[in-house]
Amino acid sequence: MKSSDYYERAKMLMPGGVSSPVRAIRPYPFYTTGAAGSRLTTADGTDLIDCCLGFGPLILGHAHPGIREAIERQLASGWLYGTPTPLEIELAGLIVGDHPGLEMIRFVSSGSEATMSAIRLARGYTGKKDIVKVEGGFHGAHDAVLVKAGSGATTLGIPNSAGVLPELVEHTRQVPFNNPEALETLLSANDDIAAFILEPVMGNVGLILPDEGYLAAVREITAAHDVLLIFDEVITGYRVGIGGAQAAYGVKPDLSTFGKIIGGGLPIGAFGGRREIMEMIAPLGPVYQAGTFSGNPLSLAAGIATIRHLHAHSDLYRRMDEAARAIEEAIPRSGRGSFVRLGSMFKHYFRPEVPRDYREVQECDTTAFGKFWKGMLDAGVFLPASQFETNFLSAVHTNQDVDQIIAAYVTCLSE
Ligand SMILES: Cc1ncc(COP(=O)(O)O)c(C=O)c1O
Ligand SMILES: N[C@H](C=O)CCC(=O)O
Repeated sequence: MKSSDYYERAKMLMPGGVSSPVRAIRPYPFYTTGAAGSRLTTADGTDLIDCCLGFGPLILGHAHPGIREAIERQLASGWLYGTPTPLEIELAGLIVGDHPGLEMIRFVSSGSEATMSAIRLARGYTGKKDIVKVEGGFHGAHDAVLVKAGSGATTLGIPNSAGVLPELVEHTRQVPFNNPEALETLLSANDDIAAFILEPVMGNVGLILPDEGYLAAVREITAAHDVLLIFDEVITGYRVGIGGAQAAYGVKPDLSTFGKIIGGGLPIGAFGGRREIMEMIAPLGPVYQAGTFSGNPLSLAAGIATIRHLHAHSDLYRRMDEAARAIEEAIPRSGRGSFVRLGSMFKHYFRPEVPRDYREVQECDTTAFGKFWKGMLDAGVFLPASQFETNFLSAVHTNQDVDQIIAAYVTCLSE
């Protein structure tokens, strides 16, 4: 069967024929039948260089032999126990050891669950009601954060989801990214704010980097107002380097959330922070949080293998950086577009200048992006299908892949 045939069947069974809206490519998505290294194979017999990488987790590419071996080894010993495991101690030790802002961590099953739990914990710890998020920030698909949310919510024009009670999101305040003054004004006017949650590097409106000093400024402002600072490192954790954005920018949040890379491509999430805050969680404290699949042994085994591999081969970050820089340097500068990059994350915007916040990113020409995206796909390069998602390289993209990506960019941007 071809992708179009699969889609005909899928759309009768699943809304939009997909399991997550960002996959609903028009007129129909391609269906993937296999993957290895930097490449996906589709039901239509095409071979694509993958710059989506499962929306970020696959920093070591598809079906990495070391990760596969770790999963297979764990499979042979069972895959769900409903008890604590030595594996979770090992992964907790690695992640806590790598991140300046962590003393304790709790594993969950997705990034959404991690941010939902971190927000509940912040409210439970501070006894305050409101939270502040950044316009265009995406923290998963739970009620409190589906307000001016990035990612698929912005792509589909539903940043404020139907079905979310207004009385619930009235406790979610918004500020623009890269605007410490707006945060200061908001916190000065409201003493019922539990936490400020942000992606330290925005990865769900394309890619928006923090201005120099912005993250240090939000650290100072939140501390001065007794508001917890939550870094959502679901994308940036182990992507911008070991230690995530908090190590890269030298700013220590009170709580951090993780997902994606820490599970090596299997479902996972985690949240962690200062001991005194984390000890508020059940069974030690009154903030309830639980999950049948939390600390799933397969995800833990894949996560440990991934993080150990990254530790053992720290030159991978330099090599990914060089590969992405080669793309950046080769992109034609047309005046119609702009390009931004951080390590192995990169994005071309159809806007003359790189956006600094959600308002600016919405000025991008999404029609031009759509044509460009299709051209890239036809040239054998799969980018996430939205102006509002970021692109990734993995450690296994080859020089030949990079040359093909560059050639595709040059052709598609000159058309
Ligand atoms: C920054 C950020 N936070 C949270 C999430 C939610 O993670 P998950 O999709 O694993 O629920 C995502 C991605 O979806 C994300 O990019
Ligand atoms: N942008 C999202 C996460 O980073 C994409 C994942 C999804 O919503 O399926």
